Amino acid sequence: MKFAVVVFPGSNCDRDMYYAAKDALGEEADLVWYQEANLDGYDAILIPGGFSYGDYLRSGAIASTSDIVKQLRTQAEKGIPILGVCNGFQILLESGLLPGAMLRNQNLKFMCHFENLVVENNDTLFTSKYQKGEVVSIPIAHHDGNYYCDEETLAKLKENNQIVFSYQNNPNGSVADIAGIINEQGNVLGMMPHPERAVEAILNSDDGFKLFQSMLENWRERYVAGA
Ligand SMILES: NC(=O)CC[C@H](N)C(=O)O
Repeated sequence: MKFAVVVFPGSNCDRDMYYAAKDALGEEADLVWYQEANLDGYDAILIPGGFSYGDYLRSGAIASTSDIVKQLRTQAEKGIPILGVCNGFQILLESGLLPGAMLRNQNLKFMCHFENLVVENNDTLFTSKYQKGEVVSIPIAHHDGNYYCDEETLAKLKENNQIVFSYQNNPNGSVADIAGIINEQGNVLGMMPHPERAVEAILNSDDGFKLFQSMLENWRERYVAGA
């Protein structure tokens, strides 16, 4: 399986994401600079965390105007899995690839610590290795992680089972304790917590590893004969 890790100016979790795919999972991965990237031929696209364009205007807003977003749209329509973590999630929201927006954390502080998440939906290509209702420990690191959407959107998210992860103890004020959502098609996941920082026990938790394993297993089932 071949992963693209899209790097923007100000990305700072790109190496962690690369490590998760390449070293922890043992699959192929490329770091691709947003201006030069050709996303054709990749089996999955990872948009890492960080501070693209210094979080100016709004987190993810400037990155969402770059040309690569057109490619993300095309790949998303083709059904290619796209995972956006933290700033990657913010970019997906600002691009309209996922519904809603991020507000500043309710306590107005940057927070960096482990949180317990509840796996609300394990019937996705990103979460099939988890149990429904499983509680996992994954770190957060953000100041704009307070997920907001209007009531109509929230009702739709609930109805379609698009809330994939929620916080057990909501740290940032997110509507409905939302930590991660998926698109209707089921191939674009955005989440604020960082699974790529929890792929080995030495990192205090390997609870994020199953997310990458789920992606691999799903890809094998679909594309590798006899898998
Ligand atoms: N770790 C990150 O991706 C940081 C996300 C974002 N720039 C924020 O602080 O809200």
